[in-house]
Amino acid sequence: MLTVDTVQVCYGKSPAVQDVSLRVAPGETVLLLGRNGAGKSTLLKSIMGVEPPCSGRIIFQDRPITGSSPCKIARQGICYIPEDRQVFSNLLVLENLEMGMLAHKNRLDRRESLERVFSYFPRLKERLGQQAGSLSGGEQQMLAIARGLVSKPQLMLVDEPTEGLMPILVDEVAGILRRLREEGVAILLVEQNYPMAMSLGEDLSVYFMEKGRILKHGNIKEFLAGFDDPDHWMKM
Ligand SMILES: Nc1ncnc2c1ncn2[C@@H]1O[C@H](COP(=O)(O)OP(=O)(O)OP(=O)(O)O)[C@@H](O)[C@H]1O
Repeated sequence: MLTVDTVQVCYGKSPAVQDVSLRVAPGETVLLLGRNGAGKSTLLKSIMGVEPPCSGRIIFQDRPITGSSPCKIARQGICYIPEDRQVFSNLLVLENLEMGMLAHKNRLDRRESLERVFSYFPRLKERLGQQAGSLSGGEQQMLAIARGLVSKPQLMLVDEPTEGLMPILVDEVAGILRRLREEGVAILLVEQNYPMAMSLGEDLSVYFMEKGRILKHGNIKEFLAGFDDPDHWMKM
């Protein structure tokens, strides 16, 4: 479904992502691990067209999307949920969700999308008329995911969705990601909380990035079993 082929992304002259290749199959959840500054967010941004690659190719459903605009890429079925929960604080919750549905052609489409999202996030339904900026941090994170989901994506790029959340909300996010997976939505997930990632499935494919490159690729269970203390290793 998604092929990233020897992609390089630069900020000015410094490469933040170098020679990165990876694949996500339809309905698959793929995990991107790596320490701070490894280039994970930059890679997601390059797939979404926010930071276009300076070389390499990105192919989504057999079509090249390298260098396409974020709008065009979104219309093809990819959504991006950035790590800093960029909700529109001055807009209402409903208005935020409507921003995710701009490509929907008719009212029925919109209503169906909203109903689906409310089945994932019942609490948001109770807060539709509330300003997004007045939601709690956890609720804003849910809104950010919900706004991606209303666009009916086939692939979600999700950047550290559990960062700063308390354990009960981490479990909730994990539950949402598991359900998305069951429903056949492909996910490329950046997540430092590897026990949470393990809870998504022991067969998860994982790519480990360091200094802009993919250093290792494998199955998460085997991958983490190779380390006596993954916590220490992640922080090194
Ligand atoms: N807008 C930018 N301009 C210049 N350099 C940037 C920019 N954004 C990121 N970088 C640099 O690119 C490198 C990769 O950053 P990136 O945010 O992709 O890493 P990351 O693996 O997602 O890290 P984290 O886990 O801390 O979010 C870092 O050295 C960072 O300082």
